[in-house]
Amino acid sequence: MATAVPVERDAVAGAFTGPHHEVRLPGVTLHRLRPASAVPPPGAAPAAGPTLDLLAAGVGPALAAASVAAALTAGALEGAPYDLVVSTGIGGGFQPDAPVGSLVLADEITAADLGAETPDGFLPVTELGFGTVTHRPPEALVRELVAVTGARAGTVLTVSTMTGTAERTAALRARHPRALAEAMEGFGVGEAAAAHGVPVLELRAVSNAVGPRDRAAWRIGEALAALTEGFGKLAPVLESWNPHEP
Ligand SMILES: O=C(O)c1cccc(C(=O)CC[C@H]2O[C@@H](n3cnc4c(=O)[nH]cnc43)[C@H](O)[C@@H]2O)c1
Repeated sequence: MATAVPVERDAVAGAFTGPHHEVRLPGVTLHRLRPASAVPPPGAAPAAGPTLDLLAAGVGPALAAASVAAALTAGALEGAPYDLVVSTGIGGGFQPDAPVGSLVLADEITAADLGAETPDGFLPVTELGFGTVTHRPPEALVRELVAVTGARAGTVLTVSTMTGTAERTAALRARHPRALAEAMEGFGVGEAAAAHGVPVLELRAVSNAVGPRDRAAWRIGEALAALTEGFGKLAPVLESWNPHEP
């Protein structure tokens, strides 16, 4: 699970009661957790079970992609490839659909500013003949997680520049009518996951409205608490998830 900054990583870690330790790798440090279901009772032999790694991967799509790719490569080389990557943290919510304090789970992770501006408007890189601008998390898993967390499902945009004006907000909404939230890492994390053939999720806790920048109005504590609570509900589903499901 990859957040941008350590305080977000610690909010996710707050949902897990088992022991954890640091794993230092070239370019990245993981916080490795054993979920509660895998922690043996005192005196019992260690149980086999899933391992969850948390990572403060950095702000922005490029650093997040580089950090997650380092972790994925290390796992693959150790013969312990990951089954799933989760991009998570706080994010901006498009109003009124994603209020502050709510959770948004991406059914599409879309790079909103990867392309070219033209006098006739924005062209995504796909229309220039390159790459992709969207990653799609596993549908059945998204449905199940929405049911247990109460998160709203929709598009989460990845931007390199945080939206800070009403004009930019309106332009994003016009181009992405299904967008519920924006953040700065999801698409980069999705690119790293796709390069390794690993599915990706993005879960955001809304700390602020997308719109004219008003940093004083951000409710970071509320969003981090929502993240901890959301992961408490999501963890058992992820632990029992079969990666071969659609
Ligand atoms: O100042 C703090 O205490 C603090 C604590 C936790 C996180 C932060 C961040 O600034 C995290 C940056 C991270 O948040 C995402 N984010 C949040 N709101 C938006 C938005 O409106 N548009 C785009 N991204 C947003 C983003 O993923 C950043 O990486 C500060």
